[in-house]
Amino acid sequence: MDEEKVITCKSLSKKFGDFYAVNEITFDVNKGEIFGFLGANGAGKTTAMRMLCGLSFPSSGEATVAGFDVYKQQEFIKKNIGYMSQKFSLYENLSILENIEFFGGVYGLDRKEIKERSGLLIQTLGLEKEAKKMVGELPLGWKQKLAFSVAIFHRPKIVFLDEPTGGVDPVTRRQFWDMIYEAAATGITIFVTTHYMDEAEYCNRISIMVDGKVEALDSPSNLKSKFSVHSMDDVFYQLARGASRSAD
Ligand SMILES: Nc1ncnc2c1ncn2[C@@H]1O[C@H](COP(=O)(O)OP(=O)(O)OP(=O)(O)O)[C@@H](O)[C@H]1O
Repeated sequence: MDEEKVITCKSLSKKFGDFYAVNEITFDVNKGEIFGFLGANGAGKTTAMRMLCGLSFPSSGEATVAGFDVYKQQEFIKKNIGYMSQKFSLYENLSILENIEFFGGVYGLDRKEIKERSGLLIQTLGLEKEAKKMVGELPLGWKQKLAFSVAIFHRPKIVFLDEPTGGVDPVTRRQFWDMIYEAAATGITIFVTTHYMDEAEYCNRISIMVDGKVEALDSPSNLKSKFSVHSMDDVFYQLARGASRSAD
């Protein structure tokens, strides 16, 4: 039986003037999969992700997210996904509980659902004593965990994570990845960009973008054997060293 595809993407492109930021990318993502979206700075990851999140229109090609069309059904896409960027959207001057309640409301949950789920979430995170603390007082790692929890609070089909673990130590990153695994086990699909190659190893499959194109797509172990190397670092280096784009 075919696996359920929650993202389909065929020859998807985005042009700015004559410049192809994303150049005919094609891939599918399966339900419950942890899909790593890698690429050097400027490769086109954010541009591609914005199209898939229903935040910008493609120039050409086709894509569906959670079964909805990226040209015609952007509003449905937004309702069925969660999104966490590096500058996550938590309010620093609201308490942990207030942030959870606020985002529950934004995502259209009713008061009863919000109350039940926020209590459960605070318990799961072990933040009972801190619930009334301002988010601004939390260490970065905790903010990231909270931002992720908020992004999946409405139980979306897919969550998009744009470099979610920047700036924290390896232990905290590992704990964050435990949360990712738990979410994936409940059937939420994870679409994650990262520059950390240890994190790439945690993904079920990885795509690597170079200069707007997807140059490799497979499981970490298959990629390592295809490139005859022992680490994802080496796979990434072999592909990205020829890139002509760099950070802006
Ligand atoms: N609005 C825009 N107008 C013109 N060019 C753009 C625009 N947005 C992005 N670009 C260009 O498209 C290319 C891809 O950018 P993008 O931000 O998608 O890369 P990225 O892979 O997310 O990089 P990073 O890892 O640095 O975030 C870059 O060369 C960038 O300068």
